[in-house]
Amino acid sequence: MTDAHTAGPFIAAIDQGTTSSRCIVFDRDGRIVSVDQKEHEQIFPKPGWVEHNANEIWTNVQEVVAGAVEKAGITRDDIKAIGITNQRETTVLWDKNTGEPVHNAIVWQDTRTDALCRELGRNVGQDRFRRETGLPLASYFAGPKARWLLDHVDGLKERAEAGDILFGTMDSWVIWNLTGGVDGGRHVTDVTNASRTMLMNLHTMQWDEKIAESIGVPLQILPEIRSSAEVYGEVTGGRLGELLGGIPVASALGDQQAALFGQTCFTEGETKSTYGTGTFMVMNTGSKIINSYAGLLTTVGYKIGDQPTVYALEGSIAVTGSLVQWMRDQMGLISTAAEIETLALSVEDNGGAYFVPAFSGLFAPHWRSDARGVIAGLTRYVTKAHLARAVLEATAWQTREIADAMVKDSGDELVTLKVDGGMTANNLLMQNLADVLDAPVVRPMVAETTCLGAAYAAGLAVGFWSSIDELRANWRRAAEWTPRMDAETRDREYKNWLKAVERTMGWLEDED
Ligand SMILES: Nc1ncnc2c1ncn2[C@@H]1O[C@H](COP(=O)(O)OP(=O)(O)O)[C@@H](O)[C@H]1O
Ligand SMILES: O=P(O)(O)OC[C@H](O)CO
Repeated sequence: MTDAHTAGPFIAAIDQGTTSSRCIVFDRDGRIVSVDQKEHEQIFPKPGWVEHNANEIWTNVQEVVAGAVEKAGITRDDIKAIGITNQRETTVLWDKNTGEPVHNAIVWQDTRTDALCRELGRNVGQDRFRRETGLPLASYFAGPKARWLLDHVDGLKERAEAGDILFGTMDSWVIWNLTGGVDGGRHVTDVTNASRTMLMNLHTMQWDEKIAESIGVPLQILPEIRSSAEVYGEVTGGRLGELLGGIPVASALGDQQAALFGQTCFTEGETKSTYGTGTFMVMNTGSKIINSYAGLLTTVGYKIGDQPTVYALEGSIAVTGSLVQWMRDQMGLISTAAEIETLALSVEDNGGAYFVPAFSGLFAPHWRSDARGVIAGLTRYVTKAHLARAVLEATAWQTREIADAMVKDSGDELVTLKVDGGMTANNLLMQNLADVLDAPVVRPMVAETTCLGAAYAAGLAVGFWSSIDELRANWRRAAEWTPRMDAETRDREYKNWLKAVERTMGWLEDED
């Protein structure tokens, strides 16, 4: 409920994430007024495949927006804009005449396009994709997922060619539905989401016709690329139309870019890392498009209205928090995620065990889809408590590998790492992170930086906030961890970690 400290008006932000959708209402100081959240089903049709039901997601989005508005005790007149942030790369195709998805959405973690990516590498070459889109050929990205759907859903290519099919990452799907759906919904995406499709040229910020043709995605199904902060349309029709009709839909950013913005990393060199299902470290590189030679992604950080584009370097780690979930749900070694800390603290160290969770291959900086998970260094001495340590250390070491790559690519030392996300509740992990990075790690008061970033961008678009300097003043430190590990231990442990990483590679062979 609102109180004297949170007088309106407000901005609402929708975070359509991998495991849940949530809506948060923020006040002018960037403080949280209310939150509503709902999980959706994770569909695993085959090993390596992950799908979501896009209709379920849209239903949940409507519910959480209504829920957050109700919990805040506010009405349409109190809300100046709605912003969107979303899990990136997850791909849905739908019929623009009926609004029905043609298939479940294919989720970013899904590896079904591995073979297609290898084929594209052989026929077109890796370098061309990297040069034009900033991305290595990997099953992670949206373009090849769209091609898979066009190849595997009966009659879809013909319907796409006839102009009946629309492509979207989850921002496009949510915005199209929010702004009217079949009755004139806006088919748009923003530059950050477009930069994850492998179809956008980073230099022109438009769809790259030749790349789209080589992947096999017709241009007519693609949304219009817009900035991350501008009014795309108004809430119209349906359940939300009654409740919030007329409110501008005024921002869209991929969730990791939204977190960069919410952490107010507005200066070149500032870096954040978000610890959720996966982990994503993003560094603001200003107006520079830095080609990565060390295994990072070159991507768009944000673009506010007609201001110049801000670029970024990103290190993406597929499995971090989901490894803790796996210990809980598949192994039954803990009953809550938080218990991993208690279990890990019951021993002094990892007992010699190193756990490399290459469940979806290895993302940055290796980009090896043939890798699979290993636990190395096992002896009879190792207990489940040592494994709990190894699980947490896996997140820290994977971050270290990316931090090293960022230093190589950007030439900038990591001064401080701003962190957020569910895993930052784990003190042992955060201390370990500061130790292995040999740099301070800081967490802000508002840990919901993803929604906050989307709210900030929407608020800037409608003049609710006047400038990014006003936003910077809202960032306040809640916790800080400083390095305590001696260099000899750090170097020895890192060497062991890298040895374990090597052992994951080449597990899958070409025909697998
Ligand atoms: N105390 C904890 N220690 C370690 N991992 C945790 C802890 N609490 C939550 N997690 C992990 O964090 C993830 C949830 O974080 P969240 O930021 O909500 O993720 P997402 O936005 O990706 O859904 C889960 O994978 C969970 O296993
Ligand atoms: O929804 P999250 O927080 O797991 O984020 C997923 C990323 O956007 C994938 O690139």
